[in-house]
Amino acid sequence: MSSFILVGAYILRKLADIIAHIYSYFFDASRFPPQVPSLLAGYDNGLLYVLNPYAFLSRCRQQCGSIYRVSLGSRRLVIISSGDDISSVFSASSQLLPLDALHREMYYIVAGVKTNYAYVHEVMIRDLYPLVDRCLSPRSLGQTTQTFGPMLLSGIKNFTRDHSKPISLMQLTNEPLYTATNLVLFGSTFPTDTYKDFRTLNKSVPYRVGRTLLHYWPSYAARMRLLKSFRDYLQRGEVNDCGDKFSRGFMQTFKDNNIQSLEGAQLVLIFLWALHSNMLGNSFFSLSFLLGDPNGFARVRAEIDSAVENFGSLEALLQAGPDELDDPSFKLLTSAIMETMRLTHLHIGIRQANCDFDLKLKDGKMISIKKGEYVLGDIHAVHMDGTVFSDPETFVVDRFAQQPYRRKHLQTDGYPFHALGGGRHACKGRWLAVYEIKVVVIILLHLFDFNPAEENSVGWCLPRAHPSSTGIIHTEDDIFVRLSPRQAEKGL
Ligand code: HEM
Repeated sequence: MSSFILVGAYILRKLADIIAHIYSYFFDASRFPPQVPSLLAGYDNGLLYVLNPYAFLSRCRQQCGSIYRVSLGSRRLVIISSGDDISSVFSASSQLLPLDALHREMYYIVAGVKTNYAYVHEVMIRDLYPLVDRCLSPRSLGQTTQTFGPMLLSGIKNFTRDHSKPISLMQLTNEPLYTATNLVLFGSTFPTDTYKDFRTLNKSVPYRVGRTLLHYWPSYAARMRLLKSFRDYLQRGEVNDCGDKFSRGFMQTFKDNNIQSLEGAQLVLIFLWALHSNMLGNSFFSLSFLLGDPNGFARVRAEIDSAVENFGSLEALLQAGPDELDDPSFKLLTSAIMETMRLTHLHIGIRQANCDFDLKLKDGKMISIKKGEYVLGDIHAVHMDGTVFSDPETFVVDRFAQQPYRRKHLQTDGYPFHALGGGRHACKGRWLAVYEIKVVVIILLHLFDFNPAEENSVGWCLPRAHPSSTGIIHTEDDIFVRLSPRQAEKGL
């Protein structure tokens, strides 16, 4: 079946290339933005996009330049792939270019939200977004994450007790992070046994976006179990650690809106997905890239060891909050995390025009956007621009460590870097994400030496990107490692 699809896709691709070639003779280069040719009223492009969005967009860009129109099935899109112009999309008014189409799609794909979308979305935007703004801003993040470091350390220690067996790097970098984050944000009554189901559901997202049935049943069953756990959590209605503003506010939102049933559980699941999907991916890839770059690994570890020494112990460092870790002494580590985001983030959320209007670009040029058209920022294209990022395909550990360090600023400021969005819809969890991934890498690099699980292996194989990845690179590959406690930590 899959070889039939691949042959079909190959033939379609060749046909699209031939048509594009013919089309270029009749192509009006003065028309702006140019239109990607299509053989079958956009359905050929739609199929090629679903099979490998990132290769398809790259071919279109070579053909048409950095801004172009393309039909994917019945959907008409304007694709923008230059840094300055993507910023214009970010700052466009939500009345003109709302994110609703994306939200509706993701709510359905992740949590099965159908008829009750408007209500669930309203609670999310009206009550939960402001809560995130209040509790995860640089000013209050320290209070929200007070117990995160020690909790994560204890989760990692539990997970790594048996050094005789190979360990999945995916699970090592994800499960303790997932669990500690949930406990810190939602309180100790939040179910702690949901990681495997969350992972199964998250793995199915690229297939669900492409409307492929692969992984459908296991992920459907996983979603049902997750919804049941979250419904039970809401029904218990108690947050034990009531000192925590976030968990109290979260539970209060459900009480105020009197939602405890399926809608409440769906809301928790969507929120959890927004919180974890990118962060877990980044945590796994940060470690993978570092393992693939022994020199970078050694330099980041030296930075961490020196910081641990300054704090007196790892435990003392983990008691410190995000403010203390937002410091030039972690410059290289922060750069490694941002570099991982640069390499693994594909494109930003799609927006759909509410009416006809002219989108003004940075150079003063206008694009006339028609009602119903979608606008998509191809951030991967920007992040792979060799005129801005030298050797763009390579993980360069200190790429963002060269400029002076500014606290409470992303180290990527000044670069065309869009992995965390921007403008009106900049990622609300960005400070939490950067802080927590830092803590994961600090603990793992300080405590362990990593060896490939295969004894005769000569090096590390980087995980391959799944061709249907959307948003962030997905991978089906894992890396298996043997951990050994470092000399100073033999007591582990
Ligand atoms: C590495 C981790 C993360 C990455 C790369 C990331 C990326 C993004 C991006 C690109 C957007 C903008 C989407 C758009 O404009 O279309 C966004 C929005 C958002 N992110 Fe994140 N995110 C991460 C972690 C988190 C975490 C930990 C949270 C915690 C709750 C979070 C909550 C949100 C929310 C609520 C929005 C919507 C903002 C709005 O529409 O006003 N994200 N994120």
